[in-house]
Amino acid sequence: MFAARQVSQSVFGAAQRRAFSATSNNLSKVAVLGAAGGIGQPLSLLLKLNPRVTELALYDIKGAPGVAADISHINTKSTVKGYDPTPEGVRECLTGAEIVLIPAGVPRKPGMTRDDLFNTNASIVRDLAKHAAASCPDANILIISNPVNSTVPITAEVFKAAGVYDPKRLFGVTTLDVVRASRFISQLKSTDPANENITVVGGHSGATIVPLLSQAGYSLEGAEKDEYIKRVQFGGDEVVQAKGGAGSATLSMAMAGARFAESLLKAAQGEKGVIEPTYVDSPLYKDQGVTYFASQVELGPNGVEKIHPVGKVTEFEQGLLDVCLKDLKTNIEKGEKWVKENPGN
Ligand SMILES: NC(=O)c1ccc[n+]([C@@H]2O[C@H](COP(=O)([O-])OP(=O)(O)OC[C@H]3O[C@@H](n4cnc5c(N)ncnc54)[C@H](O)[C@@H]3O)[C@@H](O)[C@H]2O)c1
Ligand SMILES: O=C(O)C[C@H](O)C(=O)O
Repeated sequence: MFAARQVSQSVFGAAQRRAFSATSNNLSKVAVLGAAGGIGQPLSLLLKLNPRVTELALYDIKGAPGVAADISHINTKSTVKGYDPTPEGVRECLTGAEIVLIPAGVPRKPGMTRDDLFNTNASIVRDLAKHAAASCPDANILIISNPVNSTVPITAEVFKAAGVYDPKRLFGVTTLDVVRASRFISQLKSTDPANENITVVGGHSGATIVPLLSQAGYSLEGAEKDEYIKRVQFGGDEVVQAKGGAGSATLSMAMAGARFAESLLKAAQGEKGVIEPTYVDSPLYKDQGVTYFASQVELGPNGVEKIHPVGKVTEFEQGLLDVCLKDLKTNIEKGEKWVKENPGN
């Protein structure tokens, strides 16, 4: 059998473990809301293997105590607890959390867009955001539930209404787009994907996902370029189709979510120069009415440290960005309008 120490040693390298032991006094409670789902379970597993996490708190409307009991047998130091689906349960789960990951909600089926999930997921995210605003207003909130372009503004409005909004602490998780863009170029160029880090900006759906290949020194042409862009923008659909109605990306998303949480923990524990692309309250295109935008973001002890500008792009990439901004504005306004009209209880 593969011992947990071996797993954590292979997932987390020697340098990382050394860095961690230098900061091992840090206590980091990480909460997962939607922990019994397709993403929630492998994400919780990866967080249990992360030596930076000291307490793992799992919540779901069903099954969280079972997932917690299972994961808690893994021989890493962190404690794990699954909470009952009650107001007290979610409150206890969130109290003291430094990071809250939210993959709660329904996934797509073939033929659906992420926006088709809005009617169901908007209220799930709104209600969980209310709990977070009340129980852990200073936590970093990581939104995975789709449509991310709209669920992040919904969360922001809930925190604003509660008087606890800190734009530095709210993140739409777009890491999977970067993971895909990097993997797909490595397949075309026969390079090691571990050495690829393609910047992806914009948002997290179709045309709002804009990979900036030129910034990595790549220039694709013709059909190869079109196919690459389409694959990055519609990589999620590839998985939805392949799963044939059984959901969307879960395992790759768990890896991406765990990577983003790890980056935040590293930054919180004093590591400098930690940069991840993420969808945040951003000044970059506010003059065009686009108030949230994903670009490279430097993370620090207080969440967002510095939002990097998009940088130099080709004329072709600028064309993609123009389409992205138009769609994003619509997605953001939809979320903000809905939550104003549906403030919940
Ligand atoms: N950001 C991204 O890159 C990305 C990638 C993949 C999937 N997603 C999105 O993540 C979401 C979850 O996907 P999944 O495959 O894990 O779905 P899933 O149906 O397998 O799991 C969702 C879980 O959320 C739980 N849940 C529902 N309502 C809840 C509530 N009010 N409180 C707590 N838990 C609740 C369900 O019980 C379930 O266990 C979907 O919206 C999907 O579109 C986002
Ligand atoms: O495609 C989806 O619906 C899930 C997710 O957003 C993804 O990019 O895989």
